[in-house]
Amino acid sequence: HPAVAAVYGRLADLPSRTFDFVIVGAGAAGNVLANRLTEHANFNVLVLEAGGSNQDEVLTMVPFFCTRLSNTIYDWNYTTTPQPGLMGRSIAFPRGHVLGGSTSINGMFYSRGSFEDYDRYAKIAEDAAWSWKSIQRYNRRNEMFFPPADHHDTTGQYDPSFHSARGINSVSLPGYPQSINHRIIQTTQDLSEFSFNRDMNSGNSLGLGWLQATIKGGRRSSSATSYLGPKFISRPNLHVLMNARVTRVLAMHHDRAFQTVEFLQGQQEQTQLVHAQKEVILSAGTIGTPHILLNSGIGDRSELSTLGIPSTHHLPDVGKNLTDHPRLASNWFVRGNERTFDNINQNVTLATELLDQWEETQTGPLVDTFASHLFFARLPPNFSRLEHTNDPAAGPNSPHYELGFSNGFVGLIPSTGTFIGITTRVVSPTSRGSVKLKSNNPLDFPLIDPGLLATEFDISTMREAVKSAWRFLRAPAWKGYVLEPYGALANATTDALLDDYIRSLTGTSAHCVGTAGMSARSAAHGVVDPDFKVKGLDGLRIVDASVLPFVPSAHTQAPVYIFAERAADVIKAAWR
Ligand SMILES: Cc1cc2nc3c(=O)[nH]c(=O)nc-3n(C[C@H](O)[C@H](O)[C@H](O)COP(=O)(O)OP(=O)(O)OC[C@H]3O[C@@H](n4cnc5c(N)ncnc54)[C@H](O)[C@@H]3O)c2cc1C
Repeated sequence: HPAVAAVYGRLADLPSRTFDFVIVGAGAAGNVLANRLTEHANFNVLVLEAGGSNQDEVLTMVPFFCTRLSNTIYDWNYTTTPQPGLMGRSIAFPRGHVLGGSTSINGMFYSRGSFEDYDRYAKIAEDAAWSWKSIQRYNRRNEMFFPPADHHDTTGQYDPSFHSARGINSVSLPGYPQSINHRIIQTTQDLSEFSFNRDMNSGNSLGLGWLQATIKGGRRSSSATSYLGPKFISRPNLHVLMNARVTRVLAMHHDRAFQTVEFLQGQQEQTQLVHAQKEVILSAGTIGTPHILLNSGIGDRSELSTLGIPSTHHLPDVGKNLTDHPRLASNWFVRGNERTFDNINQNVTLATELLDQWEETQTGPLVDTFASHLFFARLPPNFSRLEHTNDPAAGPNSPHYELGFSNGFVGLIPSTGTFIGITTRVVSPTSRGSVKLKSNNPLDFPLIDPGLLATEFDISTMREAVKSAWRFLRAPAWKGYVLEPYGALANATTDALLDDYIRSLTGTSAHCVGTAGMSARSAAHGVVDPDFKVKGLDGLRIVDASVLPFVPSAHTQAPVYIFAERAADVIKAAWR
């Protein structure tokens, strides 16, 4: 950030050690707060971010390359504990480690979820401010709907009445015409199962519709490019320190007020302290936030004592209830002469040429993420697992699973062949996991157990989702186009074999939430109250995906952005 003085790479440049607010983590939520709190000229704000700059990092900018960001310097590179539901495999668990956090490395899918997801939060909170109706104004503050990169006519591809042109974070429809688009739309007309939904972000998400993504003119819109964009980063009251890894929050003045933050910066071995005169806000995400809390002695007293960590505040639910969407990519061979996007991933020369085109004109196939349409569905009412389980969806209008359609191979692509990829996700899982400490060394990674496919409901739902993908491809529109399944899917001819296939290949959607769950003010359980305050403490709030007590039936960035916008209002009101 050569032109912007407010983003520091070195501790020595930090102008002070005391601020009104100290925000930990420059991800989806942290950057919303950094932006909104510094609208108030009297509030001095410091953001501490463990990762480095997103500036000029081309991989983070080019939408099509989003699948190449995991397992790089932009990723924390976590691995899960062995997952019994995944045949004992430990899997990669990506989390953004860069300005913008996971919004700088995510797939950019923009989906809000169902109105019932939000109304369930309001019910749990006993606070109508969390309801679908109440959050609409925060939706509008977040979203800036933008024309697609190719400026095509988008009539019928979305409903403008549900979108805003005055937010900060850009959202658009796909900007490059995929050769399978007409077949997908034809299928919505041929099979009632896949009926068309003009706008899945209306609150009624069921059906098949066009993907909306956080892309502006063919370029990723992250919380760093938007909320910390040039218009905002020059504010004299906003300071961002990179390469600053927070280890603990401390209560220095009285034992309920955790307003001091301990961190390590750059290569320094000595921990440093900064103080918040008003509040510390943890926005380190679903893994980072409970990790910091537990290291600070805020968690289950007996679990902490076994690691030799003195308890500072007994809050047993910290790190519990980790919830994620299991994700499986299945691929099918298609006719060899089709114009899929596989050749971009198979041919470095072509990818380089397209990158040149993208850099010069911001057009071509690199302007989009790897899917063009999504389908959200419910299990059939007579589905046997539903008869044995309380329906985990937020309501009768909320989906159990999702299919995403890609004009090419999803995953580690073979060197030849052309494909269609369908990604299946369980979006109302019943499995729960946890984040725990491995040791009392705050620099050790935590033990991450997302509990993927741990329940019969979740594996049965994933099985149903894969069967639905098969039904989709058997529609007349695909006749003669789809040839045969790729890899182990070809042998998954019985339910038992299909389960083996699923368990051997499923991974994470990276949609984890729930490890610092919100509950009603009067509830004895939970970690934060409906105003994001840590229960029983002063001067400490949590604003990030960890506070969502249930995972929304959506990709999680839009809900996090929306709730962070609301949190900014709550915090401003508290210090008016
Ligand atoms: C690979 C991937 C793909 C995804 N795809 C999509 C998608 O297509 N659509 C969608 O809606 N959602 C997607 N998501 C999820 C979405 O990005 C997250 O839900 C959202 O970003 C969560 O916001 P957050 O503020 O809770 O955390 P984050 O955005 O992850 O931000 C947390 C920040 O805190 C920092 N931090 C953590 N610990 C510390 C510490 N100790 N000290 C200092 N800083 C710290 C991190 O480095 C990070 O910058 C994806 C996520 C990933 C990882």
